[in-house]
Amino acid sequence: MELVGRITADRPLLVLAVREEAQFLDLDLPVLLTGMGKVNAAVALATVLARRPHPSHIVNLGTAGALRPGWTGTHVIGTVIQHDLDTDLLRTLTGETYGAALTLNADGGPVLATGDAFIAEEAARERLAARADLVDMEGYALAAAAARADVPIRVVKHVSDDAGDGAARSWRESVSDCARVLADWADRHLARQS
Ligand SMILES: C[C@H]1O[C@@H](n2cnc3c(N)ncnc32)[C@H](O)[C@@H]1O
Repeated sequence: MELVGRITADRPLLVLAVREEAQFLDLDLPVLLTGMGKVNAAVALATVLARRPHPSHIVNLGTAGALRPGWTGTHVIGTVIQHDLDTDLLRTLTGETYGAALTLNADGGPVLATGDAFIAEEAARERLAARADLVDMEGYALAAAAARADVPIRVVKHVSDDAGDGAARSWRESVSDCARVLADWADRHLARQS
């Protein structure tokens, strides 16, 4: 993990998985690079939020696979789920619900499924499409860490691939363009600080 800049109570903290996605950001805001995957994301954000001050809010910018044909562009996520936690089985073992869906936006919005796998196969894409619109590897973990610390979070994902057979190549080839779009989104939506 890498934290660039200083967290202050009056500014958001930008959180991205990897440098490739963050390369064109040029706002004067603190940026946390977590590394890929749920563990890296949760540990990095929880570590930073264990200190004070807390940021005014958190904005997770990143790439995601589209689970539905024709889904492109940038999406502000409404709900996050965890697609690789065996919630039903754990309920039969303990009676507890682990990994319940987290609502990020009361007005709705796309469902993002987070798990520790890069989805690049038709069968997996189709299975996830029954429950979600987009797939990534960090969103739910960040939302859970933010909720635990009582810090609001926005999750913003730009589609880099179709989570199908050529997805890995699409990600590599498109990540730079995605980073530009995410930097533009940040410019337009997050107040520039002097
Ligand atoms: C590979 C990086 O980009 C995101 N990402 C982009 N496309 C996908 C996909 N098809 N499956 C899973 N994660 C994806 C993840 O969040 C990870 O950080």
